[in-house]
Amino acid sequence: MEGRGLRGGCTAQAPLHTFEPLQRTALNRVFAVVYSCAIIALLYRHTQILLYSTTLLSFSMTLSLLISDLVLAFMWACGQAFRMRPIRRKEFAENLKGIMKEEDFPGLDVFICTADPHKEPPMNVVNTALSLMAYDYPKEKLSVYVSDDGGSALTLFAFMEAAKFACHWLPFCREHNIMDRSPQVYFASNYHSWSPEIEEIKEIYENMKVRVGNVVNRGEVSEIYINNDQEREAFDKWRGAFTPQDHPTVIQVLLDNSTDKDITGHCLPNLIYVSRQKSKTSPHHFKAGALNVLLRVSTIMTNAPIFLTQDCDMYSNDPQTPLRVLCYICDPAIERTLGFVQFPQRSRGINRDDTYGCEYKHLGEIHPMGFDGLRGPDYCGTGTFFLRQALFGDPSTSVKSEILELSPDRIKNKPIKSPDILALAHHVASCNYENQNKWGYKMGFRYGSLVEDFYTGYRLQCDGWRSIFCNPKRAAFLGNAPINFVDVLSQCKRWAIGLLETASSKYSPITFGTKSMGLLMGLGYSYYAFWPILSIPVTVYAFLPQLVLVSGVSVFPEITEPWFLLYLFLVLGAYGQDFLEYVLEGATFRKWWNAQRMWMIRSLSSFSFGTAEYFLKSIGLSTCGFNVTNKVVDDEQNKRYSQGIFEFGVPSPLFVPLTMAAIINLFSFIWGTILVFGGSNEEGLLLQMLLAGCIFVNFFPIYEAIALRNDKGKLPTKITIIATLLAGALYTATSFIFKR
Ligand SMILES: O=c1ccn([C@@H]2O[C@H](COP(=O)(O)OP(=O)(O)O[C@H]3O[C@H](CO)[C@@H](O)[C@H](O)[C@H]3O)[C@@H](O)[C@H]2O)c(=O)[nH]1
Ligand SMILES: [Mn+2]
Repeated sequence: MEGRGLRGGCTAQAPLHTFEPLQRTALNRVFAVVYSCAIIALLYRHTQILLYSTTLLSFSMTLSLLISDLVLAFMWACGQAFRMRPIRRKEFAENLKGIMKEEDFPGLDVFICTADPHKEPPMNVVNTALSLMAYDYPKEKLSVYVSDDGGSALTLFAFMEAAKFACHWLPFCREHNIMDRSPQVYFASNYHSWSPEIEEIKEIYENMKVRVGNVVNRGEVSEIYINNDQEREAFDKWRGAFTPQDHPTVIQVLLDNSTDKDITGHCLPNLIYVSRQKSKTSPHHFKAGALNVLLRVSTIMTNAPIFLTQDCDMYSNDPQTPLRVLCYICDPAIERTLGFVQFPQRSRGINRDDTYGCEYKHLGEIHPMGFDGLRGPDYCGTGTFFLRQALFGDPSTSVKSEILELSPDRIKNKPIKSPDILALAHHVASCNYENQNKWGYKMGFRYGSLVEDFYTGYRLQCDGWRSIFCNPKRAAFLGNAPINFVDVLSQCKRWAIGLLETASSKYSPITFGTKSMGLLMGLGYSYYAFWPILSIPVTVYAFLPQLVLVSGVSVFPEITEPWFLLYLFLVLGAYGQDFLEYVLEGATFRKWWNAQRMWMIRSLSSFSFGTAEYFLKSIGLSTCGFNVTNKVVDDEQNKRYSQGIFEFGVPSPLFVPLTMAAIINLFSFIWGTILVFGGSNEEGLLLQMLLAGCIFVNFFPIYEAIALRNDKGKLPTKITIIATLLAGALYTATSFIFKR
């Protein structure tokens, strides 16, 4: 891409984009050296103790700590990849006109995935689609494809309504040049002044909402909502043995840009509904499978050189976004190896302090900037503009598809509604089409991991494609973060399984990745692939020192030993650096605090369960699916969330380790305080007591949920009982072992 010295694209007078290295880079590097020495010293200490341990008991305790610290050290080393060359980019879309005219803009296909009309309300999906259809982009070059894995007539109905509403909405957005092009967001905001025109369009929108709402509530499209034979024919496909898991392909062209016009006579973008064939006997590969179907169908129908993948909840927050992308893609100076441009996944509706750490500052912003200075960020599933070519082979050799029409180079020459195009589109959307061919393995979105986004981006980069992180001030897209605790933990558990699938595949980042992309990129990807093994050290540190504390056994150095300072440096250094990175990227102390708490919670709960499920799956004892994240919660839950109160409510096993840790740390903290300050001269226990104290402070919401709350979101008594029994059993076992 840019040469080492050259910091901007295109001509120097009117650059399309520039970048600058982050200022903290030099400090990061120095700190990395110092911190490495400290880690080596710690490992040396563990090894010494291990070698001189006299009993099996102290040997196994030291071994647990050594393994834990090795895992932490490994993760720390991997994480340094992001700190070695972070950069920040800027685009100048206004300079685009200097190099190209609007007529020369490349075509843009937009893919929106939805999978469940109950967890992902059709009206929200429609809003996402409308916001993208209203992009400031030549409409004759824009096509929006909706993939409905829920195979739901309700979603199709909502989109038929959306197609009609688009005739009003798109010209309205253009004439008033509004920024919020999701109607739901626009009408909910009170920035715009009142006018009869706004009232009128609002009424059309509300009518549509009522109609869709009625249909969704009834659960079927009844006769009165069907306007003509064409629509009837479409809904007839749902008759008979049609189920979400077993049904033929449905492709419905709802808007065709060669014929359909809006109310002002301007062209409308294509809008195409696709529900791929499903059969209980063929694997459908979840979202990756859905994206591959859209990739093929769109190659047949419109074949735009660029496509955008979007989750159904991520609406556009800035109509100029595609122009930013063109700044990179159309820059003649940019290397031919550019595969995709990634925007961060931002969420709205997160409460003030981000109780569940769902902003994922590191994952979504800090780390991608780090990757960007190397070979580019990973793919995060949504907000990503791909060059179609990138999914058809590596930069130097393209993979030939089974049929001639499936080539990114083919010139599109037939209308999308022509019978042979539609027949071909149905053919490539069928289950059998993929059987035993290259899709998902050599081309398209890659199969084999529940985090298809991470895995696909990783494989593309291994193949030699580069990527770019585009992070404008005004978020390009906004979506929902889960705001229910159990949803947050389950989502993370699914990620953990998918990440371990990547880590253990023959394409593991630590081996294959480092070989194909160099050490730093390999380490960066390993950081995530191995993320779930954080469950090992966090579990050990949440239980072991606390359990043995009660028997007066010390595992950390005494306050008078120099090693004590080493521990202090390691802990404060890691937390301090993490904190600084957070605030430098604009977060508050409270947000950071919640994020570090969630780090602990995720590791203890989601990652442990995810790791366990992954192993059960690898020995064939269970299967793991893609449980779609819930995007609706009831008002009461919403209210508690906005007050920052943790939502338990359901008796999920995911809460058990957390509750156990809460009980044990509280008990040991009290016990430790008595031992340390009770005059029994137990300074060796001070660090253990402090550790229990820190976890106690962190877990305050859990104590509240156990004992101090009465609302529906409190911790179910069943979980408290199970956790208490298990904690009791652990204490009994420990005191039995350490009987002196
Ligand atoms: O069989 C499926 C399952 C899911 N989806 C769609 O995939 C998207 C993401 O699903 P969601 O339940 O929201 O998962 P999250 O964990 O919130 O998503 C994150 O993690 C996923 C990988 O696990 C990525 O695909 C997403 O882009 C990323 O936002 C949604 O639009 C779904 O409709 C499908 O199309 N088919
Ligand atoms: Mn999501």
